[in-house]
Amino acid sequence: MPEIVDWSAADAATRQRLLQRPAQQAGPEVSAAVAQVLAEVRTGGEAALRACTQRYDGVALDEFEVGAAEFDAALAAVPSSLLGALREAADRIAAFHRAGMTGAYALETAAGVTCERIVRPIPRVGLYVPAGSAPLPSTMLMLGVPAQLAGCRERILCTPPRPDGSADPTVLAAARLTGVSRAFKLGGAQAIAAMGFGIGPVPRCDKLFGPGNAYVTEAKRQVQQTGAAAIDMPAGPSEVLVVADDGANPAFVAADLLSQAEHGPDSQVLLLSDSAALLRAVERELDAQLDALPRQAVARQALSSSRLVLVASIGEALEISNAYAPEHLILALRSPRAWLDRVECAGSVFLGDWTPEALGDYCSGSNHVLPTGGAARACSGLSVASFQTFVSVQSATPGGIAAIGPCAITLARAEGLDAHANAVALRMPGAAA
Ligand SMILES: NC(=O)c1ccc[n+]([C@@H]2O[C@H](COP(=O)([O-])OP(=O)(O)OC[C@H]3O[C@@H](n4cnc5c(N)ncnc54)[C@H](O)[C@@H]3O)[C@@H](O)[C@H]2O)c1
Ligand SMILES: N[C@H](CO)Cc1c[nH]c[nH+]1
Ligand SMILES: [Zn+2]
Repeated sequence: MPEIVDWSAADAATRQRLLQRPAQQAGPEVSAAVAQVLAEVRTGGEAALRACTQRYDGVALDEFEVGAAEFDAALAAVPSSLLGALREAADRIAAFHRAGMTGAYALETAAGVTCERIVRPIPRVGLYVPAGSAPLPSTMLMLGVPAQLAGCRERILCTPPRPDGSADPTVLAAARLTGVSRAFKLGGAQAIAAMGFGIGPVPRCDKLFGPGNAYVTEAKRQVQQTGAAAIDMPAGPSEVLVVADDGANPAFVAADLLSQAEHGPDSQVLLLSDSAALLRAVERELDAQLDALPRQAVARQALSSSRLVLVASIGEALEISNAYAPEHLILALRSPRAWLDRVECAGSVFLGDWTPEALGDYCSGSNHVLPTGGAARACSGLSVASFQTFVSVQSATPGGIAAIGPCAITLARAEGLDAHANAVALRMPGAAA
């Protein structure tokens, strides 16, 4: 159980330690293990994918691709109430993401000179849906819906196989719902390598998307470094930071902390409050609620590296939160919207007592694939734009180049780039080359 720590009594080193993420501390061993998997798969091809799947997932697979029969069986196996919930969530996710689609625009920047932005879908995208400790069909929706709205031509799915060699049926149902092109039963770093480099039956993808454990996240980083594929963001083990005041409901706060703790032993949950009484009440609630959780062993492990912190004020809590840059930020405050302006860095914000993070995880409409590990300082969660490129287009008439050519020629000469100046001057009768 996390201890209550008084921020004002902590020295600088302790404060730094309080905000460290367990997943980051595991870095060097994970990096080395991932580098080994990527090298093995790049040289060994499909046979190496087989060996890694046997080693890390304990499954001997001949065929990685999910065939039509497995898709059909999956759809038949998923209860209609669950299919209905997937559809309902997908519709709301689509509505929110469609509203945020940024369009093309054009502007005449000088008489006879037009600049435009056109939008293009990324042709082939690789979508990773985690299934190590629990399959996450909701993640399939969070990836598949915006990829479909963006119009990506090929949408490739990788998800770890189950012990019997099949893929999770609900993940496949969500894949069907979002029009995934091809699906492969591959997990971990080997899946990322397969999509990034194009290994065996898996086509090489232009950009890789999706959350995952520390191995998946590190594999995405390493594949990106080779230049083989772009990635969405570091979306590793889940994090939630709750800022709660004295009026917050301790049972609600504890439930929110546990909902992220149950994701994995390396999840991180933080609670900041200016009320010692609230912190003590949440501690008691955590104890009471944990016993009823099927995944309590995982949650207990996550809680062991988590923190309950007493702060001097809610303002101080928000400063700490901005420094930490959480994936999820819950403001369990009496006037949560009034504090929103103070939020600088967070993947997704949940306002007030009636907005648990679990709603955003599944079906409020926002995306749950969000930056972790402090990446929210500079990265955003997934949107349709993540699956698109924005191409600038310009056109000038003879009058247009006559109007702005002198500016280009002056700047080109200042840079000592005479060929640039010539390319403009040649088109401008009367201008000295
Ligand atoms: N940030 C986000 O947006 C977001 C969203 C959803 C889930 N998540 C996180 O995704 C993670 C999912 O993790 P998971 O483990 O359940 O599923 P996963 O699919 O990410 O990882 C499972 C794979 O990890 C590989 N693996 C396991 N142990 C290994 C080892 N010792 N060496 C090499 N490879 C190994 C295996 O190949 C396995 O297939 C959780 O941490 C969850 O919090 C994050
Ligand atoms: N909380 C996770 C994002 O960090 C997303 C998720 C999927 N299923 C349940 N939760
Ligand atoms: Zn969750």
